[in-house]
Amino acid sequence: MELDKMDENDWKYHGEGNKSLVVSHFLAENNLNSIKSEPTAEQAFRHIPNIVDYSKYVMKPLLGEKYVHSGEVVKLPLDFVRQLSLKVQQERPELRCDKVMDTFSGCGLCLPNLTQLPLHHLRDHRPPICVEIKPKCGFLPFSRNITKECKRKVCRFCMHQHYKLANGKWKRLSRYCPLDLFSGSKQRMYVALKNLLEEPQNNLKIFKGGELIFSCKDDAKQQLELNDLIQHLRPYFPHSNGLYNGHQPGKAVLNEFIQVICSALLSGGDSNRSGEPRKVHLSESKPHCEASPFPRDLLRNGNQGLPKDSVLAKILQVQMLDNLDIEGIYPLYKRVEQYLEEFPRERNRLQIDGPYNESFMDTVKNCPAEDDGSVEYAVGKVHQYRVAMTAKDCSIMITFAPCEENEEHQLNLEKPRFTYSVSILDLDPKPYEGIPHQHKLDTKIVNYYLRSTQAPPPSSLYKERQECTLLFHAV
Ligand SMILES: O=P(O)(O)O[C@@H]1[C@@H](OP(=O)(O)O)[C@H](OP(=O)(O)O)[C@H](O)[C@H](OP(=O)(O)O)[C@H]1OP(=O)(O)O
Ligand SMILES: Nc1ncnc2c1ncn2[C@@H]1O[C@H](COP(=O)(O)OP(=O)(O)OP(=O)(O)O)[C@@H](O)[C@H]1O
Repeated sequence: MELDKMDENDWKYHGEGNKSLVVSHFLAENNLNSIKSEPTAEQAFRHIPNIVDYSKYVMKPLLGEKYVHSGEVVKLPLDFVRQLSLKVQQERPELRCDKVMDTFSGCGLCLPNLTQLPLHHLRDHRPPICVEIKPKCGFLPFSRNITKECKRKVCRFCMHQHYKLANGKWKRLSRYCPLDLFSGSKQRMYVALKNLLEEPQNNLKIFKGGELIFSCKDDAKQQLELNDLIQHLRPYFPHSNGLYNGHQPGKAVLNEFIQVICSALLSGGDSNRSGEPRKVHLSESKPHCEASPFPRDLLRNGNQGLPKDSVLAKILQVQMLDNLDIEGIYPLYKRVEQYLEEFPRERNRLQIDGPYNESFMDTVKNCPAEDDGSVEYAVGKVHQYRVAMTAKDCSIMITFAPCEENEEHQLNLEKPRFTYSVSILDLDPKPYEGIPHQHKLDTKIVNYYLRSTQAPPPSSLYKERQECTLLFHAV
């Protein structure tokens, strides 16, 4: 990249989240409005390097070298950044426009384009398909600090849906349940993925050749319905056109598509002597969420464990570093706060705001199991909680393209054959200051869920629920 010759017209708006605006090829412009107070110049300049360090020294060792791309900090000419921000403004979804792009630090993050595959895989005329899933928290909390029994039965995502609907974040309830996706059971994963396709919200995006072709309405300029998605996918699954006696070929295409995603999510495990991937059962809690639409009578074999090195097992393992739940973390946060009030200079030694280096990682790994009343224990647990929060909010990118026989990294499917890559993105550190907000939000979600499920629901909610039950239509 020749920095002095950078022209905003060579760059294209790609998408954005709450904090990052992404332009191809790929420069993630950090959005400093997500820092609660006005950032100081020091904060602005440290922000992107902090993200890279956190990814490199904390998340990569925990999630695995092969899944994490930490990227590089790049210094950009301010004029280029200002012009770029004007250029992309009209393409930004309305719901993100309250955030202003950082046009003064001149810092950007350069990452590989994860919606594409390395060039040598592109011998086929069909461009790669990329499926981005934000799976959210895949286990029920098991901490003894939990005060509301429903948290042990219904997962956070399913409870949060009711609150999001009431607040107008989404118009329809999603029937996706993360516990089904993380179950390792192909049947349950299939149902979870089907429900994501029916109501993607911000949990599913699909790209073809790097272009967004399927996502929630607010993100896509032109929303594609499932039928349009099927038309896009048809050339990748040519033999399924003849399945189902020609009655429901679209359903067969989606069926195969979901199976490819499942295989990628379960790939990467060791093999034991029988050739089967070694499975791990990570959850100490109940493995099923009572709000999931998966039929209870089919649950008997519904939690088969995840292959040890699969992307889902890696993410779940890190999510489960939150073993005290926010209800157990909040008092420890207050212990740290009290200590810092007395000894403000200790903030640096305790690495409250970083640096995110090996020593931070040591604290995360070696935090004692029992509370000895010390501030060190409290800081260790708070660090672990923040790391777990990152894993609860990250996304998985599965990119696949048709491949020739004998190519490496093939998904083990009868036919067709795909070459693929699996990565994890959005691994930013979650701020220490966010803990009181998390505590309040947890209470609000649980109370709202209890109120809305115990009282007879308003008729409009019922209506929404029926309306969101879509079927895969034949095309
Ligand atoms: O709290 P949650 O579970 O709603 O997660 C937030 C996400 O909402 P979601 O529930 O996925 O729709 C939220 O996603 P959206 O911006 O709403 O798409 C962010 O990812 C937010 O992270 P941050 O504050 O920007 O670092 C996320 O906040 P964190 O809790 O991860 O800090
Ligand atoms: N390396 C990449 N390759 C391709 N697409 C990317 C890449 N990084 C980010 N994106 C796209 O940009 C979007 C926003 O990026 P990202 O999730 O990192 O932003 P964020 O603001 O941290 O999100 P969140 O709101 O979840 O906190 C992603 O959902 C993804 O579609």
